[in-house]
Amino acid sequence: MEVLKGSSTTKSTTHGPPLHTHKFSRLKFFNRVFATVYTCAILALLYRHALTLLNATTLSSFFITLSLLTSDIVLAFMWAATQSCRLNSIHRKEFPENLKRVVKASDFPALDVFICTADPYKEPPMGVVNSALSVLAYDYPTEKISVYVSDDGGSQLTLFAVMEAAKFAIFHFTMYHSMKIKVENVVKRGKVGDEYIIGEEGQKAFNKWKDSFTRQDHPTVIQVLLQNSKDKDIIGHLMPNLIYVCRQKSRTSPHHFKAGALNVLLRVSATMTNAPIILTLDCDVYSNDPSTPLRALCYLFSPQDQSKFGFIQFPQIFNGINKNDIYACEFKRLFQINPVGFDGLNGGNYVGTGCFFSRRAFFGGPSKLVSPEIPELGPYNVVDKPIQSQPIMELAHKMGVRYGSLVEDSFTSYRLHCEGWKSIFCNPKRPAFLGDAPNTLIDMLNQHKRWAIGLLEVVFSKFSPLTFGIRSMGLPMSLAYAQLGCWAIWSIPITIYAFLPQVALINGISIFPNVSEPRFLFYVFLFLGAYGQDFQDFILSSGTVERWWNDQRIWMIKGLTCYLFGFMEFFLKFLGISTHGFNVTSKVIDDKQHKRYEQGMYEFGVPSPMFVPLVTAAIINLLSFCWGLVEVFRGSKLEGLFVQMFITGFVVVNSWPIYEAMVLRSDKGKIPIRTTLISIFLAWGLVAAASLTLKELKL
Ligand SMILES: O=c1ccn([C@@H]2O[C@H](COP(=O)(O)OP(=O)(O)O[C@H]3O[C@H](CO)[C@@H](O)[C@H](O)[C@H]3O)[C@@H](O)[C@H]2O)c(=O)[nH]1
Ligand SMILES: [Mn+2]
Repeated sequence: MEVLKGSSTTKSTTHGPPLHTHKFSRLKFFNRVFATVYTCAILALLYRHALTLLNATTLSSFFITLSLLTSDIVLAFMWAATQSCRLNSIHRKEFPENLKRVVKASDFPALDVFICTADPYKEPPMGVVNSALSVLAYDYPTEKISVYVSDDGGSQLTLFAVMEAAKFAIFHFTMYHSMKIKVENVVKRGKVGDEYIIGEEGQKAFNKWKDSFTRQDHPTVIQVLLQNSKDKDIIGHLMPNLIYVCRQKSRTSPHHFKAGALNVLLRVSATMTNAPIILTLDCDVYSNDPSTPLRALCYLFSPQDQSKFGFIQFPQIFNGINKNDIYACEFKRLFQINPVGFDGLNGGNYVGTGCFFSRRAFFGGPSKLVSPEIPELGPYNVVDKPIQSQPIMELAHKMGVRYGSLVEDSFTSYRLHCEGWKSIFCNPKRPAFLGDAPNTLIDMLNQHKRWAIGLLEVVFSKFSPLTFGIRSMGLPMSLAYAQLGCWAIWSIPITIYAFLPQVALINGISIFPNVSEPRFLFYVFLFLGAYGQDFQDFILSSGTVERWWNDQRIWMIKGLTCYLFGFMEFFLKFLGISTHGFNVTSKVIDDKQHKRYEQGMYEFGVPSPMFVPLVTAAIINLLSFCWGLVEVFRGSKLEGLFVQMFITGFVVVNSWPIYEAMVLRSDKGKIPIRTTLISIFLAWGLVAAASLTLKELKL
């Protein structure tokens, strides 16, 4: 193996040209120096808080300092954990064009593609068709590709759509339009009419949807729609395999949502094709570059690397986001910035879709193969005669995609890294996949609430990154997972900073240092340092200033909504008081809503309790900012209240879309009047309560 020294390293195979290179970020050194200085500032601040706490003379001042200390400890922890993603950022490049010079195409490994869908109404079957067709068109030996569609919605509409996709694949583009109309008509009717069912095989499959067949209770349906040993397209080329799988479900046994679906596909595919490489895709994602499998093979198939890498993750990149990405759905930090940091440690993290796995990774660590109960399900079994027996489908095993968290992707990724697998974050210029992001505020908040809960489930499990993780992978990598896992705790400082300085300001109580004190500079440095570095990361990852601004706004909004509610719901479940499931994000959007989204307007049309703290905070901030301005005009000296005025002003500027939706708009996306009234009442209650308790501290 040839390793070129210097800032960039090129790996070549023993005899052939290089398949990939990498370069460490030039900011690595700067980031480390900055982290050291910033850490000193944080420690000094926390020390001051601790001193003030010890010297507190009244209960109110004790409570205020304790709140600030708690907030700043959480912020400091999250900041420190994020640093692990800045320690060793790495950028990679692949040379797929060299692959064919190293291995013959006929020697490429087989590829099993898993596509998950769960609801034909929230996830239109044409989306599933488009995902499947996009991978059937991969620039890869067709007879080596097998596409498995998992239908957790147990819907004949999805089976029909995938059947039509199979026909289309044979006859090609002349049929696309007529197929689309047919599928959409059938979905509208909610049933596959007899006139659409062709042949005995088709009839047999659809006959399974009897009256007793419900979404939560039904037998397994497996339908091979294209078979590479039999089917050819009209020009005579071999076709890939296309298989529809709807796993058995019953109300009495848990089905583990998407993780369960993927494990069933792991087993079914093991008995039918058992390809050594697996690509997992969601039905809201399609391939945007037919050469992507070759890129993944540059790592998975290079003779030097192949036993090391468990998976190759491509970033989630989205279609149809509005110009300034008002809901920050691009989620650059999660999908583009932090993975570069993970990759420089043990490897990019798995994010649920657009990821090529070595099948072996689902069967124990790199040096410890854990065999399944039935040898035919093992990663190296060569399938000569496909088997389809029920016991095999039902067999659960300890391997595969991990159960126990609503974010099966992060949890599995984390466990694989703990087992010793390395991985790659592969981010080519032309996006390998494009997907759908939520287009309304409430969809985004519900999605992030599910993530926040699922991530807490990992942090509070016996596999917590802060205990088990540190022992298995060392500190930097486990901190990287800890910051991901602990998103929800951001709700603590964000909620405190959204209300405490404001009610104190209204009461004329100063809780931060005076502008003339040297301590004031600490605050300036800490704020500008954190925000500046975030801005830098965002812009360097091809972001725009407007998108960054919306991104930081959404971070604050999430702190008062989905993180706060996720945090509470998680603890209710922890105490056994409630349960939560995987709420599939809707991929359908109403025309008027879509128009408003395109115009960059926030959507509050569907009422939600999550909006209440958000609107309450917007009202209190406006009140206290106005109070501050009035005091300035009356000639009061506000030196001691400057920091509070700044925070309040900053929140007011960020809350503009909320004020607009509360009073200036009349469309259906405005804030429901009930939400506004409840929030006004709560804001009034909070201010009144604060005035009573803070009386003793008044200037
Ligand atoms: O019981 C279920 C629930 C969901 N899904 C599928 O899971 C995928 C993701 O669901 P979606 O509603 O699109 O959720 P997102 O929040 O957009 O998904 C992100 O977060 C999930 C974890 O919460 C990951 O699984 C996804 O890959 C990741 O893109 C979709 O293909 C669904 O069809 C199932 O197969 N079975
Ligand atoms: Mn999705």
